[in-house]
Amino acid sequence: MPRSETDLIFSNKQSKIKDFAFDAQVVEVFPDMISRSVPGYATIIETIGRLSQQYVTNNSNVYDLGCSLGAATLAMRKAITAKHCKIIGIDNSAAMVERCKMHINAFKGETPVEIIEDNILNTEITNASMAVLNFTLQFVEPEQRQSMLNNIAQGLLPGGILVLSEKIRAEDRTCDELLVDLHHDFKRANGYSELEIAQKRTALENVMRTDDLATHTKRLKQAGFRHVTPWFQCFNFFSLIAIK
Ligand SMILES: Nc1ncnc2c1ncn2[C@@H]1O[C@H](C[S@+](CC[C@H]([NH3+])C(=O)[O-])CC(=O)[O-])[C@@H](O)[C@H]1O
Ligand SMILES: O=C(O)C(=O)Cc1ccccc1
Repeated sequence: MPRSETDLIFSNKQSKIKDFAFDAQVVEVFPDMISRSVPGYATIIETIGRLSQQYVTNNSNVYDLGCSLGAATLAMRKAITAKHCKIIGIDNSAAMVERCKMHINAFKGETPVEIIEDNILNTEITNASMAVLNFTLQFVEPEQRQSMLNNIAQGLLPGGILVLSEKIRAEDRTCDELLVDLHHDFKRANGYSELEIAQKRTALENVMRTDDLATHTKRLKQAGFRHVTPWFQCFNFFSLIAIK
């Protein structure tokens, strides 16, 4: 991912904090924002690449749902060795999609990539050997999360894999507070001020509603995934693998 501007979006005191949106201002600073805010982001992207080498089969589709600037798509395109595959990246932010297409075109790769501006809830998933929801499901309305996962499961081939990364709420309140504090320490260590941390937290309150691990696991099983396991945790950030 190319270097981006420093994220200063929440650095000045705002009289009224608007709901967080993936607009042009966020796109400009997104790589910096996500790497300073999500513990383990680089490891997760790298592992998505490794899993694509292992799981993507010849003549199949690969979906990057909520692709933002295409970090997972690029990692998979670099790693896939299967032939005649296609990667489909989808995002409903026009600003993200425009910049994503520029990023993808800046690199060469064997596997064709199509970037589509759409709501992932409307996306038809077919003939898929791999799907990625890397910190995207948390922005989908909770009532729509089960049908989103059902749709992915029905579009995956037998043995196909879903990588689901999410910020998670710990069931135990004391533990949850501890994990949230540790995440805020991580943000502080990456140069965010108390004001930035507090204002972004407020901006995310209505748009990013987190579930606990048991809810995620139950939904994946309900959708028809036979094998489900978390493979990564740092503080309240998780990544799960689900195999059909
Ligand atoms: N219903 C929806 N339909 C389509 N896109 C959506 C929807 N809801 C949210 N998005 C999109 O999902 C992305 C979430 S960011 C993903 C990072 C990326 N996966 C990465 O690996 O770098 C996560 C984060 O910033 O914490 C944004 O680009 C939204 O526009
Ligand atoms: O920044 C945070 O506090 C987060 O929870 C992660 C995040 C990263 C990028 C956009 C939205 C949320």
